[in-house]
Amino acid sequence: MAYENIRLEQEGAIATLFIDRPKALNALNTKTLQELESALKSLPADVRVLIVTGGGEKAFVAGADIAEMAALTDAQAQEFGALGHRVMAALEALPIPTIAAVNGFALGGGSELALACDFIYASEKAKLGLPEVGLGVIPGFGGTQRLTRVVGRARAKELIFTGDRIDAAKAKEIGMVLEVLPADGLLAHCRAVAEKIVKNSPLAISKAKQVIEAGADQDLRAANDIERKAFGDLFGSEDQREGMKAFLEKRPATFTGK
Ligand SMILES: C/C=C/C(=O)SCCNC(=O)CCNC(=O)[C@H](O)C(C)(C)COP(=O)(O)OP(=O)(O)OC[C@H]1O[C@@H](n2cnc3c(N)ncnc32)[C@H](O)[C@@H]1OP(=O)(O)O
Repeated sequence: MAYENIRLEQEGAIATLFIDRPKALNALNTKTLQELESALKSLPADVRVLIVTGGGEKAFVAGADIAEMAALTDAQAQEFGALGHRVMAALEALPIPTIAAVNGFALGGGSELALACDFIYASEKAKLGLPEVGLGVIPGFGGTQRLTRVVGRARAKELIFTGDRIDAAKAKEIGMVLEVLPADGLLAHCRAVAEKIVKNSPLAISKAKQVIEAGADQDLRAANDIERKAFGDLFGSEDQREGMKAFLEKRPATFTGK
């Protein structure tokens, strides 16, 4: 399907989703969010890792579209926020790993989009932050919650209350970003990680993601119960039989995801 503000490129089992509206530094307006929602719902079934990045040289995503938001009534803002939340939740709920490749400004909704991915790699040029309070609002696409779960309450409050823009090294120091890469090596690094992932069992990866997410909001005992059941459930799958047989036969496994 052809989109105006996003672009999906697929190479084998790895797809890269570009937010591609460089004239507005990839800001998320309603149209872009709707296109994202549609693309996430209709990802080709053979995609096994999704990389999310920004088109153009300067930005990952410079936030929700301020020009559009400026005129919203409170009812319209509720709808806009709900659309943003649906997109972030759809991204988070994908059964495949998602990697944010933060190639430039990731502010407000841009940081929120990155935080909805499984993990974030950033280029040396990246600037991250949640500057919404400087616009008289708060993060509205899940940032108050997802950032807090990643960096802890005090750091999240510091970033959100000050609206500070932090560089990639600082974002790594506080645990928001996993690695900082030279700008021209960012996508190659993400693809190399994705290549490693696609060698493993898609079924097991999807289950691991589901268990990590489901357990995150539970106490340890309940979370471990979720893991125990999921571990057992994988036995008897083609991937489990193939993975263990291949090990015993000293050959690489060929997984089908079944
Ligand atoms: C629920 C979520 C809420 C939110 O996300 S609230 C928004 C949070 N984000 C921000 O507050 C960041 C806003 N943008 C900026 O502060 C600056 O941009 C940058 C620091 C990222 C870059 O500055 P520079 O290099 O000087 O570029 P430039 O001329 O400001 O931007 C180029 C064009 O991009 C448009 N643009 C940038 N960010 C947004 C945005 N978030 N919403 C709408 N448009 C945006 C500008 O206006 C301009 O456009 P033109 O060339 O027509 O003047």
